[in-house]
Amino acid sequence: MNSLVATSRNFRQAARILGLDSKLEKSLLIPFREIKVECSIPRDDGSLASFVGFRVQHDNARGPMKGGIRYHPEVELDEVNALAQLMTWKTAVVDIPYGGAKGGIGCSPRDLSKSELERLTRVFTQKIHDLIGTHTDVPAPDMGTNAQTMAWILDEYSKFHGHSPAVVTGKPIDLGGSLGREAATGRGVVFATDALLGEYGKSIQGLTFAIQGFGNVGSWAAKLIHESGGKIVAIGDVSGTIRNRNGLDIHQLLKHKAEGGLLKDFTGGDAMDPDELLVHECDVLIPCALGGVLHRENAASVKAKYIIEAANHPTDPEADEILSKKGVVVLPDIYANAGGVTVSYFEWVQNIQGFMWHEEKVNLELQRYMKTAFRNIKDMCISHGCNLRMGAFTLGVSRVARATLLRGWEA
Ligand SMILES: NC(=O)C1=CN([C@@H]2O[C@H](COP(=O)(O)OP(=O)(O)OC[C@H]3O[C@@H](n4cnc5c(N)ncnc54)[C@H](O)[C@@H]3O)[C@@H](O)[C@H]2O)C=CC1
Ligand SMILES: O=C(O)CCC(=O)C(=O)O
Repeated sequence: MNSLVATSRNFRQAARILGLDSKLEKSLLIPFREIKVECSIPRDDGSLASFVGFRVQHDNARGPMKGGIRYHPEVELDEVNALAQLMTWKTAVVDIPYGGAKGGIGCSPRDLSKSELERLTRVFTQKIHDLIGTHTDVPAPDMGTNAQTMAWILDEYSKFHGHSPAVVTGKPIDLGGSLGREAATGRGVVFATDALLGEYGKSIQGLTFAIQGFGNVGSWAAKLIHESGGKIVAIGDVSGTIRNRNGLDIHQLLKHKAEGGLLKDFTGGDAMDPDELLVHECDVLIPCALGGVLHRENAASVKAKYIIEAANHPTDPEADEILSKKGVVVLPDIYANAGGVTVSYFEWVQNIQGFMWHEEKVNLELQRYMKTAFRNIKDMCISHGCNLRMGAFTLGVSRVARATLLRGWEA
């Protein structure tokens, strides 16, 4: 199912549960602004390459719009729109003073050199610099981008507007990035997993995990789960998928990757069919890569009892229904992966205050926000008799709706 159709369907269901006025519902759904820009750069060999870049600013009722920038060949407007909408509900779920946005460029970063990526990022920034800003829209990393990408955006933006560290988050520490931001999404996933398992009298220790994706989110989630005594029995990335029924040694896998090895070549596990990963025997499945990977064709075969949505919208609504009938508990993306944007908020606050926090403070505050949000979601589930996805959606949508109504409509 198209990601925008899927996300809007979840939103509409939440609006119905909340009894939102239909005009307010329509206004919350339509994005504030959609930006589409052409980005042409000279390749290293002198030839011209053209790409399309997007920034969708979905809603700003609760504060500046906030969300990552993705570099991936499948980036297109509907997808960016869906991801921007998810950011609006996500920032409200964890109750940080932001709205939602998302951006991206349709490109394959692995096929571009570092200097080509720098030129592309700078051209994209030149095209959107007037529409982003510390108090309007604050980008961050997502799939295919990282702290270096944010450093280029900061530098290019600052040429037009003066030194502006708070215009992006997820920056290198030397440019005003926050300690703990790089690990934050994965760490938040682990706090969220702990909160969910605690409800069932379980803990990470001794459970088995399958993880799709070993980039920023997947590698940090895997490391922290491994260190908490969880057994990661299968893990995959774009290069391939490996398994080990006794548990993969994640520290050795990280070392292998840091030395330039491909995940698929790690000798501490056996190669397996990547399509089998999502239906592998395990207690907890954590998708940490692309959206839409759980759908009506594979949902019935999922063996995990819990799914933690570290990726954005990995489960399509048809799969949601199938999983729910099977009794699989799904912890939704707008809560499970909110650790990244929460620490982005701490980074922004530190930049504005000009005062750097200790990493322990960042991690403790992150844990507090994740715990509070989980309790708030559970309260919504109890009040409305709904599952965790609708608990999170009704929580996020109700907060944005209240802010919108309080601000009023007068022109
Ligand atoms: N970076 C962040 O702070 C946040 C990221 N997310 C979401 O988490 C997910 C992952 O993001 P990052 O880790 O930042 O991206 P990344 O670019 O660092 O890593 C992506 C990973 O997915 C793997 N991958 C790509 N295509 C795949 C395929 N077809 N099959 C299996 N693996 C595949 C890549 O090999 C890589 O290991 C995305 O859905 C993103 O939107 C959500 C919240 C915050
Ligand atoms: O850190 C941020 O501002 C946004 C991270 C993001 O793109 C996401 O949560 O999906």
